[in-house]
Amino acid sequence: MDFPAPTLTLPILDLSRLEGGETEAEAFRAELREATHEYGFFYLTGHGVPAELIERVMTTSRAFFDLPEADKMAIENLNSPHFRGYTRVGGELTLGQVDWREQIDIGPERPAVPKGEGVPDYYVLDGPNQWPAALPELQEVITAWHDELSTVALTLMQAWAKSLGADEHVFDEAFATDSSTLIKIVRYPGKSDPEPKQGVGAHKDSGVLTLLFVEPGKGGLQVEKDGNWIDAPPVDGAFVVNIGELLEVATDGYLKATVHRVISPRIGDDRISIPFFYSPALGGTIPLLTLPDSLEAPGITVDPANPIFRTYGENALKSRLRAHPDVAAIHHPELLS
Ligand SMILES: O=C(O)CCC(=O)C(=O)O
Ligand SMILES: [Fe+2]
Repeated sequence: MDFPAPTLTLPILDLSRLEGGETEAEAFRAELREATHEYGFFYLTGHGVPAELIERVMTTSRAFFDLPEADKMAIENLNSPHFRGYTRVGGELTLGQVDWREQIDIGPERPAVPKGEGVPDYYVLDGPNQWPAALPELQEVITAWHDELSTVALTLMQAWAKSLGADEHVFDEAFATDSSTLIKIVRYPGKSDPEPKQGVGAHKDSGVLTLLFVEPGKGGLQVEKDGNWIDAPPVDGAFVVNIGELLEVATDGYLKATVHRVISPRIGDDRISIPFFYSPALGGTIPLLTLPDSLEAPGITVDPANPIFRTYGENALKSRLRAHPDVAAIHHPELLS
């Protein structure tokens, strides 16, 4: 047959092909480029993140959500000028609508930056995390997760660079000394039956790329494709990878930051997921690539309701203020104009 059947599921890519000799590596890079041009999303296997670590992260995440309410509320995000810590169910907005999920937000462990003249607003995002006193292993396991996933993310960036005709290391500097990572541990409680409920509303991710690990067996993630939703249930041992707005910027729209959302599980079920968002330093930008003539870049998405800022801190602050206006109202009313 000349024409393949329409793909109703996201492509599955095997990162270990990069180590399989030049032909395999080249084939991987071509698939990577095509998958993220067409869908902006794919499953990643062969990533080398140990199964035991994945298991520990999942078990510890579940233990976090099982803590008494008081232990979680002790590290509520409303305490944090840096948008870190625990957000109770219903404490977050997407598209102005309440998301039905609870979560902890964990970023790089840094001292807070005093506000002042000449200090960009986005430095409010720097600061210490709030770790749960009742679950000390969370910090240890998340630190290991951070290090493993940062390596995978940089490997992907190098593969993208090469696949787009640029030097393999063109992106390295943006991440080498001072990358910004954000790890969310999210739980979607069962909500409605049979009417679906917004777990997280339709959005694009604001950074460069996202590595998402979803609890096995738990569907609900949907990815927009040509005006339809594709279901993206977890694939055994694989990460879901997607492009953020800054990689769309870097490629002038050749790689797409794709809209996605999560539908809540039914009553009686729940779903844990752990997105890892990878980006340059707050004040950093990502290099703009010059694509080969064979690849036509359509330009970045222009949406007055969602301007894309090239400096990561500005783009990140945009999405934090949108999702957590209650945190901003307490700590940064001047930013809520
Ligand atoms: O939980 C998921 O599967 C996706 C979450 C997500 O898209 C996000 O937090 O940006
Ligand atoms: Fe997302």
